Amino acid sequence: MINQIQRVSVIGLGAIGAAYASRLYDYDPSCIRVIADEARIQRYQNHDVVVNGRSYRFQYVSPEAETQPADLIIVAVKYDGLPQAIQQMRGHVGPETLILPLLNGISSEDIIAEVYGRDRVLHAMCVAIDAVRDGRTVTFSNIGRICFGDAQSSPLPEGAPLPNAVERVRDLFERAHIPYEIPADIRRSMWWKFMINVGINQTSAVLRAPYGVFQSVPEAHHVMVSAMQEVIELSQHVGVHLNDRDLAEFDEILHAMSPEGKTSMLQDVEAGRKTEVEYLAGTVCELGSKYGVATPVNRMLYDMIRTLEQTSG
Ligand SMILES: NC(=O)C1=CN([C@@H]2O[C@H](COP(=O)(O)OP(=O)(O)OC[C@H]3O[C@@H](n4cnc5c(N)ncnc54)[C@H](OP(=O)(O)O)[C@@H]3O)[C@@H](O)[C@H]2O)C=CC1
Ligand SMILES: CC(C)(CO)C(=O)C(=O)O
Repeated sequence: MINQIQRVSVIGLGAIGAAYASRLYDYDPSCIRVIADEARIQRYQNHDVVVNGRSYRFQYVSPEAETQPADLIIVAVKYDGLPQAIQQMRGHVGPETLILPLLNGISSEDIIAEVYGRDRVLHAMCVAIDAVRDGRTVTFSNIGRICFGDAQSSPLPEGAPLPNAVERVRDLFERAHIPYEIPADIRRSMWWKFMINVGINQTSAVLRAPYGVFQSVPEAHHVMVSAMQEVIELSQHVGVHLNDRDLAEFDEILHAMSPEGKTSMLQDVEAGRKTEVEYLAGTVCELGSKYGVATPVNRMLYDMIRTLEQTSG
């Protein structure tokens, strides 16, 4: 018998956080709390969070409030909010608490593990969700799935039982009807998603291009693939070994996406928000220096997106 997850805290009620928080609330309103400072609570209470047309009144808990630890904390902030979120979730972390970060990139798990310890942090990412946020209104037509696993026991040998922490989260997602996938090799899956975000998020932000442009303009597709190839090369140095089949797998997904759909980074640039470029091109360039791999495409994307951050809005 597993120790069932009963209390979930979510920090970061944006496109991703609100989408999954709404599923948890629909399952059981009493199982979910949202961690937010007083200023955010005021804002959220003045303007209901609306997910796919339905208003949600979550239970908000300020970081200073005395509270019982959560069984699971879902972290759905962006990187610029992560250091503060890590401090503000402290009161929800008890001896048995698991932490599931949903941020893009391959860095958030390590950043959180440095503070709260590696054993409680699962690796996770969202795939195929098309959530868009406009203020406190979040809309999606596809909730996608959360891929997650325990990187410490990855790759999982065929037929091996799931690690207890993974099994507990799986059980929660089953009960709450949150689509999920538990890949045998979560580390490889994280790198695969990293490759995608490095390619399409960054080039879409620079070109201001929705998915349709990458489906129909060969030159745009070529720029995207050039950025991804630098990740493929780096992956050989960390034992992950991405290859051209991984590119082809993404192409199939790309062609099934709505031509008008936009990556989260394009949405950030259009809204004049800080992007996550340091954790995409920035990480690629850092790893390139470390392993002696040339990363000119990502260097260029880095400089262009940093320029956009300082000039658009
Ligand atoms: N959007 C998408 O389609 C996808 C996004 N992702 C990834 O998911 C992650 C989240 O992205 P997304 O949901 O789009 O981002 P959003 O900007 O929509 O949401 C982030 C939310 O975090 C909140 N926040 C920041 N700091 C704190 C804090 N200290 N306490 C409480 N709340 C805080 C912000 O609150 P406030 O609004 O009040 O400032 C904001 O609502 C990113 O890493 C992104 O790359 C992955 C796949 C798809
Ligand atoms: C894969 C993609 C492009 C869409 O879910 C994404 O992760 C993002 O927009 O950040």
